[in-house]
Amino acid sequence: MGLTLPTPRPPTSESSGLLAKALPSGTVFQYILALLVVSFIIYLVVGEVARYRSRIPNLPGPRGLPVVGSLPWLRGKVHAEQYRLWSLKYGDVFQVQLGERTAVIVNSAAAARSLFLGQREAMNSRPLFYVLHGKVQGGSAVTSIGTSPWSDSCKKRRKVGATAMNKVAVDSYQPTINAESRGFISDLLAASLSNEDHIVDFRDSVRKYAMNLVLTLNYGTRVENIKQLRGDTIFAEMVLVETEISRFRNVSQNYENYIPLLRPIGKVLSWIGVRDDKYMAEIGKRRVGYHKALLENLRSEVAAGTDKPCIQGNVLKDPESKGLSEGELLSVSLSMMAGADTSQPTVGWALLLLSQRQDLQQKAYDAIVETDASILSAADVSTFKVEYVDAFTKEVGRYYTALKLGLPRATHDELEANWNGATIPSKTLVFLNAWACSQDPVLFPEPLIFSPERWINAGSTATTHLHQYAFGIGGRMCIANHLAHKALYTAFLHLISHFQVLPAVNNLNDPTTIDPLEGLLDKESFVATPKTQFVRLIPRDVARTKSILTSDRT
Ligand code: HEM
Repeated sequence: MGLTLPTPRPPTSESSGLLAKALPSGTVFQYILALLVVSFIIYLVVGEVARYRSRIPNLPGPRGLPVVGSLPWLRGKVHAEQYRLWSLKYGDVFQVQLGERTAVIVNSAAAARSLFLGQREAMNSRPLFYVLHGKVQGGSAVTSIGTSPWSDSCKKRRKVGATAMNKVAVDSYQPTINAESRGFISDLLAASLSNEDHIVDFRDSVRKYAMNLVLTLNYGTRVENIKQLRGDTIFAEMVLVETEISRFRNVSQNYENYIPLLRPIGKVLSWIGVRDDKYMAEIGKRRVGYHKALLENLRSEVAAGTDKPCIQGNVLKDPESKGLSEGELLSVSLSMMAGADTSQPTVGWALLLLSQRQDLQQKAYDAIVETDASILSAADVSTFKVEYVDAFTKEVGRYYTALKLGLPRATHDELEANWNGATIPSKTLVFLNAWACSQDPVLFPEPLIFSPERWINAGSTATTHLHQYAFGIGGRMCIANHLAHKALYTAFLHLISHFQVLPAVNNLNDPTTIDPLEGLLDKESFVATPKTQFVRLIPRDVARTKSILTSDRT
């Protein structure tokens, strides 16, 4: 006789009663739900107490909501502009709660000077962020200078970078700057002549120019042609990785930086495959990967004696001289590439502005001719001093302020800062609102008017303080400000000498294209990239332009 299993019986009212007794207040699901609700309420209460306690006494600012703080009021807006508007209500320096993190925003030129120059040491650090430092870099100590808290190592790395890019050093790079600027003109000419309307998508040419300057200075290498920026090359990898890094560095979005509750949720989403958390770490590793490949390449060139003078080469040849570890050397390289990312939008904005403002373009062209007509056919232009173009370069920097909130700053690990009776504790997140400072009417009367003349005609008192806030201020100001200014100035001189810039057909009647706020590609991105990338470039004299392009690179 075979063994038979008892046939399962449907639950009777008697058995379900037993189950009900075992779970007196509902199903397991209800239990979990109740637990979650209670935990959430506890989280809200604890978080709200912490948020309340983290507010800085005597410093005004909006209170915001539990958990999210003032983030909902910033969503979809240009944060720097929203902060500028809030400063009209709360004062030059106020606090805001970004999720559960308190940030201090500095919104006027006078306040910026008082805090970043007057209390330089206390304001000298940089904050750590969950997404960039934690997820992308996986907690590694190797981070760029601009994202490093203040320390002896940071001081050392900053010194190496700053020395390599001080005024004297930048003067010695003029042959490179001129050659790369000619490369830029060459790319634009090819693009212009490639179609009968002379419409140019300037994005790749601008990117190549910005990248080549930092690649040459740091590694003694360069991108030869636009094709290398796409497809299967190390440079294409660089473009992709740096674009992603810039997205993860964006401290206006990436809400996990501010709302800890999102972190476990993100992990669960990643676990069930809705998003890919590993991607951030992978991008971090790929960034280190391409830098290592470039360094290896340079190492072989140094060994073969075929290297060109550059920052990393100097250290490789004399490792003791700079006292930098391999990680610190990598940090300097990461900083240089991040800098290239910032130069690009400024050139883009200038092209768009010139296209719609023929009056400015004519003034700049006339100024070049009046200064020295030989500039028009000179291969090297950076040493000519055309005051109007120099002022135009500064005004583009002010008017468009590429990093509207600078790079996030923090108070020193052990020092407090003071503002109007309020004590800003150590390790507090601080933003220099470079956009608001550049719009400060005390320093820049009629700030909404684009006026290069303000940099030329300013009275002596104003000139003393006329500062380019686009590069930040104080002990962590951009170390490449001379280089960036010289590179932009040279490119603009070449550009205006060789092309007439006109709007592309689709931008003809769209003034928002050149508006520093309305013309943004992404209002919440921390790098102010223009949404349009097309202009018409009519060569003034093709033969003359070709004649400067045949000069050899130095
Ligand atoms: C138009 C181009 C550029 C603009 C508008 C710009 C702007 C800035 C700003 C606003 C800061 C933060 C300053 C502060 O916190 O006060 C900064 C920092 C920095 N910039 Fe630039 N930058 C540009 C180009 C470059 C380039 C080409 C490089 C590298 C070759 C570079 C390297 C750095 C570094 C290393 C820092 C960090 C300094 C520190 O934290 O101590 N920048 N830049």
